[in-house]
Amino acid sequence: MNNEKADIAIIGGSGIYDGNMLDRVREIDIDTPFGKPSDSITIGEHGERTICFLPRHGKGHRISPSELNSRANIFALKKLGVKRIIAVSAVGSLKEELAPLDIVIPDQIYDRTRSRPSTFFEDGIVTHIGFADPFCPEMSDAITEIADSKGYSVNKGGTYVCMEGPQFSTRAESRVYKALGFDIIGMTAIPEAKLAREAEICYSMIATVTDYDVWHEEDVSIETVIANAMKNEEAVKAILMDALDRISLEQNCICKNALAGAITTAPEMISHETRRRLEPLIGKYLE
Ligand SMILES: CSC[C@H]1O[C@H](OP(=O)(O)O)[C@H](O)[C@@H]1O
Ligand SMILES: Nc1ncnc2[nH]cnc12
Repeated sequence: MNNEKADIAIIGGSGIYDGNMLDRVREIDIDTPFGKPSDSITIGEHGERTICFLPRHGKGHRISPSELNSRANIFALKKLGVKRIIAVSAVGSLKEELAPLDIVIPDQIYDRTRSRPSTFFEDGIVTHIGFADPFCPEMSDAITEIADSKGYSVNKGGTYVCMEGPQFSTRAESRVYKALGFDIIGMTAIPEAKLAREAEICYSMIATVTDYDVWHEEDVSIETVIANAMKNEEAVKAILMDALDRISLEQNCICKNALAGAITTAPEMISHETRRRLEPLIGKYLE
């Protein structure tokens, strides 16, 4: 058991596996009712704030998108008291004008995943949260402004289509996603964003374009994706450094009370065991 707490979490995606931008770092292992997170969590300081870092696929990129235990990842961050998550993701582009090395701060998600556990609430408790705007609007605006002021090529808003993977899309799929008007494609925003909302944690994404998806003729190569994700690491870290300083720790957004009125199960039907298991999520609603 540890008593560590953190204000903001960074979830690192492909090509971003360590929290070396933080000071006085320590590593902690956290257990959750949903199992273990992708890796140990790095906690460190950034000015006055305590920040934690979790590599989504584990150090050494060991966990495939379909195998990610996102429930454990998000629950562990909730246990640490995290209010805000900045997720970093490598994405393919579905638009000519979104070129490799551009940055997108998406505002919508289209879910094409197939079978990923995507709620904390089951086995005797049901909730239905609103998810119309899956990213925290307040935090996404702040991050966009920071990226823009630093002179990076950043796109405000955009729809991230989340495919199952791990194979990349066929050309037919890619052309359909493009025709439907989606902007970028990746494999990990779902269920991460859904679970963060259920946990009432603000969730925004810095998506770095690593390639044109296959509608553009050339095949997607993993070498290019990783090489471009690493080329963008400096830009991502520069944006993160400012964001970690400037993002308000006060949640004034839809995320803060996402569960209010969403717990559908009659309170007297929710077992003590469920209340105990999910206490960090529902404790404040079931006193
Ligand atoms: C390494 S290529 C495909 C892989 O990259 C993206 O991961 P992440 O979102 O964690 O940066 C994409 O979603 C796939 O999981
Ligand atoms: N083209 C692509 N499709 C799915 N996920 C990706 N991550 C990076 N590039 C991608």
